[in-house]
Amino acid sequence: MSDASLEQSLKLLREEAGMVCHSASSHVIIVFGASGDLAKKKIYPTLWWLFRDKLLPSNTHFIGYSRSNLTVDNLRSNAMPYLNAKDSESTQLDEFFKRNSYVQGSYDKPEDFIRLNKFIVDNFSACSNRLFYLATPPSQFISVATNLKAHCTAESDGLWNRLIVEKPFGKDLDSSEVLAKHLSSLFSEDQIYRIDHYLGKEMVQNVVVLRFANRVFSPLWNRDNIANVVVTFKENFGTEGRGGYFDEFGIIRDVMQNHLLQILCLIAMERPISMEANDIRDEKVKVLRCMRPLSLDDVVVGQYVADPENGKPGYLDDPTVPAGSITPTYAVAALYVDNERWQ
Ligand SMILES: NC(=O)C1=CN([C@@H]2O[C@H](COP(=O)(O)OP(=O)(O)OC[C@H]3O[C@@H](n4cnc5c(N)ncnc54)[C@H](OP(=O)(O)O)[C@@H]3O)[C@@H](O)[C@H]2O)C=CC1
Ligand SMILES: O=C1O[C@H](COP(=O)(O)O)[C@@H](O)[C@H](O)[C@H]1O
Repeated sequence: MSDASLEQSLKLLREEAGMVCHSASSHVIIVFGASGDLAKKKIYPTLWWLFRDKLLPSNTHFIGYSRSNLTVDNLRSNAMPYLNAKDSESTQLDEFFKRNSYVQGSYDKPEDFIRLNKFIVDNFSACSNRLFYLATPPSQFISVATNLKAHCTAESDGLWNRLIVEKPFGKDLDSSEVLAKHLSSLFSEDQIYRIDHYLGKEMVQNVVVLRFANRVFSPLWNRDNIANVVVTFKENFGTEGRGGYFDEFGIIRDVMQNHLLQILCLIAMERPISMEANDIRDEKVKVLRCMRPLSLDDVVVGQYVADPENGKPGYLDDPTVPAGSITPTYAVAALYVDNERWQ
C-alpha cells in the first residue's frame, strides 16, 4: 500500500472512530500479564501502532500489570523487537512510552487491585474509561475478573469498562462453562471481548472471500474435487519461558481447539445468511456438529527434544517447564466432516 493510500485509510478509520476519540474522558488500557509473551509480541506492538497512527483517543494511557518486578524500560526493551519502529519514529515512540506505567501486583489479592485503582485515580482521574486486557494464563481469569469488578472498575455514569480475555476459554466444557458463567455474573456481554487473533489475520479473513465471492472456487469446493484439506501450524521457536502458561494447556488447547478449528470451520462451512457475526457463528457450529467424535487412532502427539547440532534446547530444558512434563508440544489429528458437502 502506498503512503498516500495508507494515510487515506487511516483517515477513514479515524473518522469512523470519531465519536469515541472526541470523548472528554480519559482512557486507561491495563494489560495484565504485561511481563509475558503475548504482551511483548502482540499487545504492546498493537498499542504502539494504534498510538502512532492516531487511532486512539488523545487522552489514552497504558498500564502494564504483572507479578514480576519490572519497569517501563523493561517493557519497552521486551517489546522492541516486535514494534517495527522506524528510526524516523523515535520521538513518537518516546512519547508512547511516556504514556506507559507499570504496576507490580498479584492476580488474586484484593489489596493489589485496590492499589491499582488508586494508581489510576491518582494519575489519570477517577473519570477514566477502563479497558482490561487479560494476557495471563486463563487460570488467572476468574480471580482477576472478580477483583477488577470489586475494586477497579469505573463506576460513574457515562464511563465504560471493557474486559478482553484470550483463548483458551477453559480446558474442557465444564471449565469453559464455569468461566463463561463467572464472567457474565460480573460483566455484561457487551463489556466482554473474547479474542481469537487468528480471525483477525488477513489470510484467514481471505478464506471467506476466496470461497464465497469467487465463481471459480465456489462450485468446486466439495468432496468431488477436494480429497482433504491440511491446516498446518508450524513454529520455528520453542517455549522460551512460557512454560507457566503452556505446560498447563499443551498444543491442542493452545492452538488446535481454537485457532485451527476456526480455520477449519471457515473452510468447511456453508455460505452464511449474511456476513454478520452471529450468522457466521451459526454456520461454524453446524460444521462442528457434523464432525465425527475424534478417535485416538486419528491423533498423534509428541514433544520436541533438543537439537544439539544447532544448540537448540528441548521442551524439558526450559526452566519454566516442570521436570518430567508429558505435555504435548506437537499434535496432528484427522477430522471428518460428515455432511453432504464433505462426507
Ligand atoms: N504468546 C502469544 O503469542 C499468544 C498468547 N495468547 C494467549 O495469551 C495468554 C498468555 O499467554 P503468554 O503470554 O504466551 O504466556 P506467558 O507464559 O508469557 O504468561 C504471561 C504472564 O502471565 C504470568 N504467568 C505465567 N504463568 C503463570 C501462572 N502459572 N500463574 C500465574 N501467572 C502466570 C507471568 O507474569 P508474572 O509472573 O510476571 O505475573 C507471565 O509473564 C494465554 O491465554 C495464551 O493462550 C493468545 C494469542 C497469542
Ligand atoms: O495463540 C497463540 O498463538 C501464537 C502464534 O501466533 P502467530 O500470530 O504468531 O502465529 C503461539 O505462539 C502461542 O503459543 C499461542 O498461544
